[in-house]
Amino acid sequence: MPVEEFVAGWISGALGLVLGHPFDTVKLLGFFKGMSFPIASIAVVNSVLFGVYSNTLLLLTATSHQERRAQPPSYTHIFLAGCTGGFLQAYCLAPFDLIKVRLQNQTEPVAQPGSPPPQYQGPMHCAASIFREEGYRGLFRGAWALMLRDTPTVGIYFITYEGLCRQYTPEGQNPSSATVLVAGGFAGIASWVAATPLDVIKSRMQMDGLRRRVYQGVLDCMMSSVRQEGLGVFFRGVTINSARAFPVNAVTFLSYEYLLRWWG
Ligand SMILES: C[N+](C)(C)CCCC[C@H](N)C(=O)O
Repeated sequence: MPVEEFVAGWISGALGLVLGHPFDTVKLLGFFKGMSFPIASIAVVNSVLFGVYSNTLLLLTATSHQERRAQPPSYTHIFLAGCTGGFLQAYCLAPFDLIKVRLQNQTEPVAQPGSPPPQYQGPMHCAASIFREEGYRGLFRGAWALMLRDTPTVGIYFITYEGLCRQYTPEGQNPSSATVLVAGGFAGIASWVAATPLDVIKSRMQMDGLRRRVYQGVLDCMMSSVRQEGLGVFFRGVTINSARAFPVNAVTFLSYEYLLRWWG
């Protein structure tokens, strides 16, 4: 199994994240100190995303990353490989994402004298507390919503990227840096716009379980959110998600493409 794609995904994910970090922190108006935890987690997750995508495409089309410029795979194959990558990365992402959401939602970033300390002191402490209080399965709270969010939207991610690259690149050639940046940026936006409704639901389910359980499942969470807040609830955060998605994914795809060309 070719491993370059895993390594390229690893590095490019970390680079993209450095750019996205400020946006991520504003997103929930929370506080997420330190970048080592997000860098480590996105590196693992992005490596699974790109590694699985590329290797699924290899299985489906029998062409390696290098051969794909000369023999472009069909959009159906790209979509299926993307969905597979999205599905598996969601599983790896679930515990990291849960920890991120729980930490971002802590309201007391600075301890006031006399006030109780924040519930979670950092990522490791958060993981240990969830494990202790909510069990192993607690670490995967919201994972189902995350898989529903990422399976089709990672398909959309790669279709948009490939589609735009092909549109602006002469046949058989590698796309230029500018094309990769723009196609990567728009791939990020398209997939995040599509992912936002389930992203809202996912985060609510991840916060659930801290106090008494409110939601019965994904559908129940959707229904009660719509009932209380209207359909607009599904677009909450779509602007900030898109603003973050462009630079993050432009840099992710640029570094991914260049690392593979460099090694290839
Ligand atoms: C599928 N979904 C849109 C959720 C994410 C796809 C892009 C992944 C990238 N690491 C990022 O964080 O933007």
